[in-house]
Amino acid sequence: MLRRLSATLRRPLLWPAPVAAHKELVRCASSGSVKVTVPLNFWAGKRRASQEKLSKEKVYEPATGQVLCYLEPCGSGDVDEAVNAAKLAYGHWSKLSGMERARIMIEAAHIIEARREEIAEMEVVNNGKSITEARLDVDSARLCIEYYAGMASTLAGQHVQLSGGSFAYTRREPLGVCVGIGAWNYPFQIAAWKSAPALACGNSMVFKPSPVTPVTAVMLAEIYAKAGAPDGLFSVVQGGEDTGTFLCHHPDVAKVSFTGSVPTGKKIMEMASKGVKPVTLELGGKSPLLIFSDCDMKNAVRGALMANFLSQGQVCSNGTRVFVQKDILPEFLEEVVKRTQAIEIGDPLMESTRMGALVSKAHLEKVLHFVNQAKKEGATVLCGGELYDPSDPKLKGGYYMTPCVLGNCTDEMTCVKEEIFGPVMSVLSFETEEEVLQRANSTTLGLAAGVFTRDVKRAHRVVEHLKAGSCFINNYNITPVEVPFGGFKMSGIGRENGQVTIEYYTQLKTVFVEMGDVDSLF
Ligand SMILES: NC(=O)c1ccc[n+]([C@@H]2O[C@H](COP(=O)([O-])OP(=O)(O)OC[C@H]3O[C@@H](n4cnc5c(N)ncnc54)[C@H](O)[C@@H]3O)[C@@H](O)[C@H]2O)c1
Repeated sequence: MLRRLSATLRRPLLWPAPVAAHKELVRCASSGSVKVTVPLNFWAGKRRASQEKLSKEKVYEPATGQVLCYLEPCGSGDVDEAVNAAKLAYGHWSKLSGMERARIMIEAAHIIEARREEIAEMEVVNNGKSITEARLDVDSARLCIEYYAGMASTLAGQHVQLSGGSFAYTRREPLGVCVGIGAWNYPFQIAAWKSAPALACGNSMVFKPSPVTPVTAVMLAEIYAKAGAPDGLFSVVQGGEDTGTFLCHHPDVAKVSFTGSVPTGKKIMEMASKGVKPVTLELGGKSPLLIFSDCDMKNAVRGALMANFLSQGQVCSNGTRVFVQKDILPEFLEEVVKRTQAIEIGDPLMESTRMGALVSKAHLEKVLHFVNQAKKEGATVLCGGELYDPSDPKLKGGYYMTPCVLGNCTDEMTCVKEEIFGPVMSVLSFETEEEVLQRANSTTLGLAAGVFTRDVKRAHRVVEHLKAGSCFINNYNITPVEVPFGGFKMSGIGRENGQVTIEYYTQLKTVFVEMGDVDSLF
């Protein structure tokens, strides 16, 4: 029997949201039953409507195609207000000790844990991914906040002894008001992955979610506020390109952390360069997965599915170029196709669903176009790649497709060269290690890569040569918050998660201390 998730909502919430917001948001009986009417901007301590009355945009529920809410984009005046509030908050927050900041962040993590189901359901309603995955995303957000809370009190400089008893020391100082700009595939998680290290280091943040998925970032803002963060510490402004542009150009913004496509990433870098602002760029990928004939076939197939079909294939690090050694290709294809055809598609709020809806109608059409193009260029559709028509009448307007495996692919095909960002796996065959490494690296992108082999020496030799920021040996697409994540080449600059991210949200001040007289040349 399928268990409807709405049952979980009837359990008492440990920490209910403020009454007004709570009533509006939490009534998720099933897909198609939610309408969000509360304002989605948040700054200076509360939800706010935009002051500028720019034309509203429809936001859809991917599972049903129904309008979920209307997005009010923020204009420059709204952005000014949010940045000013963040500036004020920064003045207070940056003076707290790491322990004091950590206490508030840990409280936020507790609240996320208590509201896990509610946040996950809203993520599903707005993004279309399965509830099983959405819960893991909420967990990842919470873990990230816990991880950086733990690190907040460890930020320290260095002491350097100089001659004559003089010395120097370094201080790791926050940057100021940081901007976060997010993509639509992991709306809540991206907001947490950016805000957690930023806040731990003493910064404040103004976050702009994707206009396609505006609903859950503002829940995070409420949670930080409820946990005791000063008003303005984490704000949310809604909108698209224009709002993002106002943020990037704002003179009081010290840094921009961006997650999204390569073309937008280039624009962000260009805008930030006008103010010589540092950027973190988490961009797209077209990652290779190398499967050698000495692999554990069962795990290699599982890995290939994880590398392609999470979040309806809308994952930046997906290993969509699956290179399989020639002698095991038939066996691999048989198994991978069988398991792909068994993926349960449907209402993303159902426990049994493993693949929900793609994020928008336009995106679904784009992905299907890639499949058609692949056929024209000579690839063979081994399964899927078609519109999926759910039997449930309320899902008829949703954006579903069957997960696709493409065989007979070659390196020159569009499906092998371009990021599709949908549930489409391109399978290629190879003969030698040297050959596959050369082909795997033959791309301007370098976000992730994976290798399946039982030969431990080969595994390490291969990852040494792969030009990618995150490499997986005998697994794929796991992102523990303790380890850095980010890309080589055009897949990005900087890292998220792990200790190193502290360096991307702080600046180093060096202090020289003279213990003797000034040795003047004049
Ligand atoms: N590397 C990573 O960690 C990672 C994670 C998730 C998604 N992605 C990438 O994101 C892409 C999909 O997301 P998307 O379609 O939302 O990307 P996108 O580049 O279209 O948009 C990303 C964000 O940038 C904003 N934006 C657009 N133009 C802007 C401008 N001129 N100035 C400021 N902001 C602007 C959008 O409103 C949105 O919030 C894929 O390429 C995917 O690989 C990367």
